[in-house]
Amino acid sequence: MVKICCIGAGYVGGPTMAVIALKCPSIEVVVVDISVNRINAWNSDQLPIYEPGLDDVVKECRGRNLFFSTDVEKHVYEADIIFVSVNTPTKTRGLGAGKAADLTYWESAARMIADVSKSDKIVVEKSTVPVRTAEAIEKILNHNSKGIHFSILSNPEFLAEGTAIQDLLNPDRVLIGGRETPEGQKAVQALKEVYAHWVPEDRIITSNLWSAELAKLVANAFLAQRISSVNAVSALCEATGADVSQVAYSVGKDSRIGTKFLNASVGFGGSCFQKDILNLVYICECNGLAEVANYWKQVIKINDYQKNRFVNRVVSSMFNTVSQKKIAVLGFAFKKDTGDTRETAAIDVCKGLLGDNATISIYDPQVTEDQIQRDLAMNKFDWDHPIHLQPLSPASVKKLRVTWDAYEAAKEAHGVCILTEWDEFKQLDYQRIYDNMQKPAFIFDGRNVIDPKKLREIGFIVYSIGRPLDPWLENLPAMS
Ligand SMILES: NC(=O)C1=CN([C@@H]2O[C@H](COP(=O)(O)OP(=O)(O)OC[C@H]3O[C@@H](n4cnc5c(N)ncnc54)[C@H](O)[C@@H]3O)[C@@H](O)[C@H]2O)C=CC1
Ligand SMILES: O=C(O)[C@H]1O[C@H](OP(=O)(O)OP(=O)(O)OC[C@H]2O[C@@H](n3ccc(=O)[nH]c3=O)[C@H](O)[C@@H]2O)[C@H](O)[C@@H](O)[C@@H]1O
Repeated sequence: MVKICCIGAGYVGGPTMAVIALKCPSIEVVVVDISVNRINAWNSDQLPIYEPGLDDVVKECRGRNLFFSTDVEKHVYEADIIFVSVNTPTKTRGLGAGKAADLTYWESAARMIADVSKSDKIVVEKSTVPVRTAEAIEKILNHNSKGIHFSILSNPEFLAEGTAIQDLLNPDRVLIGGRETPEGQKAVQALKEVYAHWVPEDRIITSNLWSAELAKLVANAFLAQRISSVNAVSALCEATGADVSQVAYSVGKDSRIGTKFLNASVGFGGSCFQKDILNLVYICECNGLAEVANYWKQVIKINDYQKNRFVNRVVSSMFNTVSQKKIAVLGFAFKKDTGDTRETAAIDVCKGLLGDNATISIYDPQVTEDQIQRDLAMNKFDWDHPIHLQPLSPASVKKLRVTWDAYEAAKEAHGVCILTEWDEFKQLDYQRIYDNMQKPAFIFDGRNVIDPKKLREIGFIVYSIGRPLDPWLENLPAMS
């Protein structure tokens, strides 16, 4: 029986391995992690991440050919194929701080693999890493190998949160990069055979190692660039009376452009877009490509601009101050159908409002109060480390309440901000919300989920990203 071990039981390691176990009953899959709490949760009824469909897959395979364990060394020792899916955060200090990827966790995993291995192994980069990381990993493994042969493959993951199980069951493509040597190609073939259990052959792409590593960074940069492009256009729409939804629809109908990823928003979030673009920028700079680096940097700049612009819209329309005012925040996760808050635009928006002395009341169907408190108290980039290495007891933010109901959050509020596109926000009784708010009642839709016309009829002053402005807002500056 082929044995797979995955180091890192996170948003990628957990779901990807669960799907491999589901589709390959003849393979034993063990997911290991240094976080005892995470492994305990994977072995319980309350999985550590919320992902539609994941519970069913785990229930079917756990204890059959899918296992979760903290005994990292034992399972690495026994495995034929080792996936490494550990954190690759942005460096916060030293060379490349604020841009380069921090490969501490990757390096320590590689050294441990070399230490405990007694047989030849295939080591697969699942984490997103800088191009040519495989070269460094090869050096660490082979200089400590005691005569064992390690084949390194790059097999980046393209799943999106909230649709992870669907993406894994029916991927647009699986990418496998390997050395162009007989051993390298043998390893590529072995991994291809795993995916071939359910992925059609024409969707399994193979390439050289560096192309696979770089393709992952570039795919995320392209996706984020589309969002920044449409968000840049949203500012122009507000200035000219055009409607960004109509512009994006018309533009996206061109089959060369396509309709996806053209929703204007308060800004993209998630653990990877910013991190991976910063990483790409750093790699360009290291290769002397300043113009190319600046080009990609602009995608992040527009994203920051969009978040600032939103906060400024809120403050300027409410008589230029939100001090002592109650603002309800609906949605804190970085997108719907996930409880993940990493790099969510809500963090920057809430910090901006708190900075202007607002009192905020937050409702999100999947995010806990503890998580929100941690997020608002944590420094940039600190979140992307194993949970037990993050700051443990951040000071709680005093002007913040978390509720378990949107109506409760909005009660007696001066304004409501919609920051995540949860479906339930489309169904709310906005008349009831309006009746219980202070007047004038404002609503700021950072996701374009509500119908501005209907809400204006109720009596709200409405701001909807990239859409024609309410007369109230027309002459107020979005940027100071
Ligand atoms: N979250 C996402 O949707 C996607 C993430 N990725 C990439 O996948 C990688 C992992 O991301 P996530 O799963 O989101 O991170 P995560 O933080 O959810 O999981 C990483 C896990 O690795 C564990 N870990 C760290 N060092 C370890 C070690 N030496 N031994 C054992 N366990 C260790 C941590 O405790 C943590 O549970 C990153 O490189 C990310 O860029 C790629 C595609 C999608
Ligand atoms: O490397 C990764 O981590 C993953 O990053 C993204 O996946 P994810 O961040 O989970 O979610 P997306 O659906 O891409 O959304 C990212 C952010 O962009 C925002 N977004 C997305 C689409 C859009 O049109 N407008 C928009 O503002 C979302 O609300 C969210 O905040 C990519 O879509 C995945 O292919 C990739 O594997």
